[in-house]
Amino acid sequence: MEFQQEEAAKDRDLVEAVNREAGELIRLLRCSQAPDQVLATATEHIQAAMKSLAPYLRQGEGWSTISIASDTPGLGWLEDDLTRCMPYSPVSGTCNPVAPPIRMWRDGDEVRGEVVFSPTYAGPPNSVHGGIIAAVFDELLSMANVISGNAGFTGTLSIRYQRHTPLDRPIELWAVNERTSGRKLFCRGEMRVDGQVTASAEGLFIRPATQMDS
Ligand SMILES: CCCCC/C=C\C/C=C\C/C=C\C/C=C\CCCC(=O)SCCNC(=O)CCNC(=O)[C@H](O)C(C)(C)COP(=O)(O)OP(=O)(O)OC[C@H]1O[C@@H](n2cnc3c(N)ncnc32)[C@H](O)[C@@H]1OP(=O)(O)O
Repeated sequence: MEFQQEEAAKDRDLVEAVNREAGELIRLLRCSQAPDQVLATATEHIQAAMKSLAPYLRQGEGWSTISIASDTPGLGWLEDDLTRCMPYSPVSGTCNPVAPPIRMWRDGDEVRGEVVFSPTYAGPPNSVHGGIIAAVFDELLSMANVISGNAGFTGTLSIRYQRHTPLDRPIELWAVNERTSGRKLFCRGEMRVDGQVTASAEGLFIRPATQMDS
């Protein structure tokens, strides 16, 4: 059993490592202005990597769309690493190369975290795209629900963009589930840079009716 867990952790390390490299590849493609010959060679390398991965596409219902960890070995969620809850998420998944490098952890009843956005996620000059900010709040507030023992679909998410959220600097993340009323989960969150709030969010999440019935 212990051996199996070690193997699963080793596999996960490899999967996370290749996804980090792919994220870095995306950043380089986004940020570099390479000459034609370099682009042509890079395309060949990428095609070779695609060819070696293609035979290993996961089979089975749901695998192409799943983002939530269920019984995947070694992929449970941990209080000091809430991203384990959704390893394939496009927002926080360490097994999804489009996700920015977010860390989220439990601090009592609250979620705290940190992220540095590369220019891959740029919107206004030197700033994070507003839609990306909304996506991160969606995930962050969802995690506040998860640690409170609930999970729900995003019903309404409202963002107040107070100042530009900069690229390439540590952004502090914070969220809390403030109250629950029947199936409704009310959450709040903030992004801060050097202690100053750049954006805040309020979300209303709805627990699935079936979950209430069970
Ligand atoms: C993705 C996970 C979802 C959770 C699944 C559960 C467990 C999974 C375990 C772990 C998950 C961990 C983490 C998840 C992390 C991140 C995921 C990010 C979250 C998302 O990215 S998620 C995608 C975007 N999201 C949607 O894709 C929702 C589409 N939508 C629907 O699926 C339905 O629309 C639904 C279910 C929302 C409601 O449908 P329904 O039939 O159950 O609700 P119903 O009509 O009975 O209303 C009951 C009361 O809620 C009020 N109400 C209804 N809808 C409202 C709304 N939108 N805003 C404000 N209030 C609303 C009514 O006004 C009424 O209020 P009242 O009782 O006071 O009259």
